[in-house]
Amino acid sequence: MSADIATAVPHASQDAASAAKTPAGTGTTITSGLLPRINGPGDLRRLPPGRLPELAGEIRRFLVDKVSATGGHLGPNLGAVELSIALHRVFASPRDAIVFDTGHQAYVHKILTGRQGGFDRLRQAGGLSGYPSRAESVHDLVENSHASTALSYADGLARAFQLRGHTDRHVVAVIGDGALTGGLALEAVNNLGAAPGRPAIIVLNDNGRSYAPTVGGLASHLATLRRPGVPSPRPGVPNVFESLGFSYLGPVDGHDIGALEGALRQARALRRPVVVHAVTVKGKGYGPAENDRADHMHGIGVLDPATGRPHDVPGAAPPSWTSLFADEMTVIGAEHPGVVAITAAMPGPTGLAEFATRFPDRFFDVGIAEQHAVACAAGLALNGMHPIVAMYATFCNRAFDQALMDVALHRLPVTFVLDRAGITGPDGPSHHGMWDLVLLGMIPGLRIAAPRDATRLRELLHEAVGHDGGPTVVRYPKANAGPDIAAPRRLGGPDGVDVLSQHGDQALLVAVGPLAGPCLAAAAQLRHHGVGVTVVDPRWVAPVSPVLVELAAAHHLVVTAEDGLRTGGVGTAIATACADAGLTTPVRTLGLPREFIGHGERAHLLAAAGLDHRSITASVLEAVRPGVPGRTAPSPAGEPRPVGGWS
Ligand SMILES: Cc1ncc(C[n+]2csc(CCOP(=O)(O)OP(=O)(O)O)c2C)c(N)n1
Ligand SMILES: CC(=O)[C@@H](O)[C@H](O)COP(=O)(O)O
Ligand SMILES: [Mg+2]
Repeated sequence: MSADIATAVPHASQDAASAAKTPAGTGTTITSGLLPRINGPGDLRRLPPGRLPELAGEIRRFLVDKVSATGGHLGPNLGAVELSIALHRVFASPRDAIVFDTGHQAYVHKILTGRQGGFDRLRQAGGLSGYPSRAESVHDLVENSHASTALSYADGLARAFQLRGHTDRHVVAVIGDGALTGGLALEAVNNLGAAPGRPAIIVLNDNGRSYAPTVGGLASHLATLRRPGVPSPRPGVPNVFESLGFSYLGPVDGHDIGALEGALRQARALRRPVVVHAVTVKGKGYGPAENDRADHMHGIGVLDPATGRPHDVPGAAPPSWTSLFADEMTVIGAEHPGVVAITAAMPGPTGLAEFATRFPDRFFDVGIAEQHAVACAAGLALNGMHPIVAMYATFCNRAFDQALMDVALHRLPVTFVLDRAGITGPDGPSHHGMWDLVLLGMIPGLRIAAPRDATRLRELLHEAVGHDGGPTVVRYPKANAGPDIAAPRRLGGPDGVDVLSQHGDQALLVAVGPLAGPCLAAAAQLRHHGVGVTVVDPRWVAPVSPVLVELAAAHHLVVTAEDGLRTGGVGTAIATACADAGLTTPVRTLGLPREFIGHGERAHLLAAAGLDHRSITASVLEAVRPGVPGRTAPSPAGEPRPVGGWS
């Protein structure tokens, strides 16, 4: 195993020998060709240039073979093959710092830094992360997969190199054209360009797309620059990068290793802020990806590499929450002419593509710019529209201040639809949407709904769109919606609390969203233990419904279950409301730990957090009869008491 890692970037605790450690896996080793000889960047640098196209071909075959078997970001990595090879031939990672923006395009970087064996368990629990991971390698720096941060890291890394006198070490940030539309990236550009004495190298991986073609004035400008031999929009007129203090090298063919190496060596020698504009093709070299009109196979599930299509699975899959939202948005669009829809460069993944087709004048893609999306929504709402901002829950984190101070402070009717809320699974810690219930739950005047099934999703979307007294949120996970769960009763009026089952007063089980299913299953198990519980679904989980406090008063215990942080979310709010009402009913909150949860299967991660029905049963039993799990005993109150007027 070659270990040419001279001086690890300070954070690494590993030695070089473990630098290329790959998680234990059943990785099949590559036994022929050049790839088996590449165990680190040093091996790559010893390859004769004439063999590099051959290596690139092997890497492409490796990517298609492995990622089609596990799922992952195939298109972005096929587009970054030559770029990654050139980067590791010109710069000496980890002595030089190479940062990947978003990190979804870092598979080739991992292949070249000794982790080929981990790809059989890519994005699986205990397996290789789909993003850079400092636990995997000293070559990995940034694990956060939220876009548009790499240039800020580069600025910080460069300042630290300067302060520590490491003027012979380089900082290279690889950023996509999509990520460059993020406000944070532009804040960093403003700083990097103003520091001629603090060189950082921006490698712009420009394939013209995020998922869909990248939008905005910057995208148009880049399209002009991409034309061969056109380094500026008009002869003699500096391009945006030169105007902001950078040297500009490009456009460079992002699939010509020699040209890339030449430009990177030139950039390295300049010793000043410089942008290397590499023009690439997302999905390069694999027909099904290059020809994928939707998103060039940006992210794929398991598929047949020969056809690029998913394997035939008998029977129709139940609808995903995303597809249910997509369908209802076309209904809402037709019924509510004041409704407009906003996406941050993810029309397809958030389910807005059909709405965009049907109502093109009322659909806005603002680029990977969630903060702008929300503040723009505030502007739209100020002027009489009802915006629906659809994004992944985790990406809403960065727009918190806009939700708080631009939307809620003005009590504006903006609806946030948060997909991937709760545990997502294979994308790991920076993608689990586990923060929204706490973050948004603290916003005055903002209402949060969590549908338990398709019918409630449709109901709650319409209720949200019909609410014009302030912001609303509808949140659901990365999953297929289960079968409808009927409610025998609804307490507290049309937007009240659904009573799903009622078999006693020993515990009130409050289910948030799709956890209604596991909670009902737990209630059935608890009845076998002689424990009678009531299961309710608040539907609107924030602010706390007074009906929940009344129900709590009629039970010996309250247990809440949410696919979000266990503390500070819905359960905590219910406990506070009960205490404020002078109740002494104990409240036990079930939810996710205040930790960064790794990648894995959603169901497994939920179970590990105690949110599957078995764990919920055990939690209730433990709370009802501490220390004696599972024993059947009469209810402490004898027969279930008839409770306040609704038994
Ligand atoms: C803040 C944030 N918003 C949205 C996403 C989802 N996302 C992941 S990759 C991607 C597109 C990135 O486009 P680009 O930077 O051009 O990279 P490419 O995939 O084209 O190589 C998006 C929108 C994200 N990771 N972070
Ligand atoms: C890198 C990124 O942020 C997205 O591509 C994300 O991985 C998509 O997640 P889903 O696969 O859940 O749509
Ligand atoms: Mg792109």
